[in-house]
This record gives sequence, C-alpha cells and structure tokens, in this order.
Amino acid sequence: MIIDDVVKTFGDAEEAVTAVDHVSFNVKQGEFVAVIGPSGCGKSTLFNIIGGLLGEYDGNVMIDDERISGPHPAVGMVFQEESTFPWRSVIDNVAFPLELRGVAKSERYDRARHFIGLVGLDGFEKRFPSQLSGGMKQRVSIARTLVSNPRILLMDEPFAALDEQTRLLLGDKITQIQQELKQTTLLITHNLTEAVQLSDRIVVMTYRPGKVKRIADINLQRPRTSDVVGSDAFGHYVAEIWNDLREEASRGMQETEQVARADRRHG
Ligand SMILES: Nc1ncnc2c1ncn2[C@@H]1O[C@H](COP(=O)(O)OP(=O)(O)OP(=O)(O)O)[C@@H](O)[C@H]1O
Repeated sequence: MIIDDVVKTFGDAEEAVTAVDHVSFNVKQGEFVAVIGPSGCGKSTLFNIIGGLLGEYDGNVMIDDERISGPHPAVGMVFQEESTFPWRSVIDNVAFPLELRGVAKSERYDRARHFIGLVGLDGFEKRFPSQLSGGMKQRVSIARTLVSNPRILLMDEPFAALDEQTRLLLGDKITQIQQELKQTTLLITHNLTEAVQLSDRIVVMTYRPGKVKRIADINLQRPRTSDVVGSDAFGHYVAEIWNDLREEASRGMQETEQVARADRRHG
C-alpha cells in the first residue's frame, strides 16, 4: 500500500482547513504500521481516504496498482466504536458479511466459528452483544471484519473505549492474529504504548495541518507479547516517540485554549 503526497482540505477559501498535508509513506506486505498524532492531526481523515470512504483528495493512495477512490475489496476496516448488531447473536454478527454474499449457512457458520475462536470468544457464539463486555464486543467487530479475509486491515482507534488492561490483552490477540493471517495492517491511534507494542514502524504526525514528522522503526523482537512493555527497549521507544509527540500535542492544546479564550471574549 502506497500513500503518496496525499492532501485533503475541507471548506473553501478563508474557511479552508488542511487536514492532511502532503503525507507520504508506504506499508509493506505483512507489515504493521501505526499512525500516531495529537487530536486534530488528520488521522481519521487519512483513515477514511485509505478506506475509500472519502473519495475526493489530492495525491494517490495505491493498492495493487489501483488508485483508491472508493472501498477496495482487499481492505477490511475496524472502527473506534464497536459496531455489533444488537439483535444478532455473536455468530450471526460475525457471519453477516458472508450472509450478504449468499454463502450457505453451514459454511458461513464454520468460517465464523474459526474467527470467533481466533479472537478468543469460543463458547460465546449464541450470546447477544448486550451480554458481552466492551472488549468482547470489539472482538466480535474484529472477527466480523476478518471473516472476509481482508489482505489489508485498517483500524481506527479500535481500543479507544477500552481500559488499559483490556487494551494490552487485545493487543496480544491482534499480534497473534496478524502472525497467523499475515495481513498488512495500518493502525490509527493516539496511544503511545499501543503503537509501540504492536508496530513494526510508527508514522508520527504533526498537529494541524497533519504532516509526517518522522517515521520510526520499532525493532522489538517478534513474536511479541504484552510482556514487552516492561523491557528497557520498550521504554526507550516510548520516550523517543513521546519526545516527538509532546511538541505537537502542546501546540494542539495551546491552539484549543486560544480558541476557547476568543470564544469567551466574544460572548
Ligand atoms: N468533514 C469535515 N469538514 C470540515 N473539517 C473537517 C472534516 N473532517 C475533519 N475536519 C477537520 O480536519 C482536521 C483533522 O480532523 P481528523 O478528524 O482527521 O483528526 P484526528 O487526528 O482524527 O482527530 P481525533 O484524534 O480528535 O479524532 C480537524 O481540524 C477537523 O476539524
């Protein structure tokens, strides 16, 4: 996947906001890359462009030599909020994309069971989302994306609503699944430890307009588990990336405070 000089501006003339500003990087086959940056740096905009949900942009996002301007069949997406269907059981949630494609019930259930096992929800097939925790519901969403066998997985803050322990453990699951399925993965996050725990490389973005500030290689051994968070090397990477990020996050915070002050002045 190649992201080449991508620019996205919203609005016209004086009102225009450049959300993504000449962003270029690539994600190699089977690689896990995280994009990290402060709130407002254009992460979700970039995610939506790559996922084909925002068709109008400048530059090129290329997958299999094809310029992306709509959803691509090789791409699966996982969103911030879990998006289970409350009226469907776990197995019917996960099998849903296969049902849409007209796959026979026994086959779609077999495939759904495989992915339910992969995300660690064996035994919960007949439960309904209301009977599951937030982390379990997010795992159902992930299994439902994986059931279509996407070669490329895009995830936008998939663990944002979860507590730190669940985050770390789900991170382990994601690492195991990626090792098994070898998808190319792009994770959008503002969580430093999550980015370092999971990635081969991290793209650090600047605050508005969102440019690439740095691309950092994470040379932590694989296979990797959440135990890695206790290592010196892990701490070193987190400190190094925070150093880059701090400047951008502070800029974002200052700008927000200025806007709030101006709003108060104007009543
Ligand atoms: N549809 C839109 N119309 C106008 N401006 C937009 C639109 N979508 C995003 N923006 C602006 O583009 C900038 C980047 O937004 P985006 O949501 O991509 O950032 P982000 O890094 O994902 O932020 P967060 O982490 O808070 O979700 C912001 O200034 C936002 O206000």
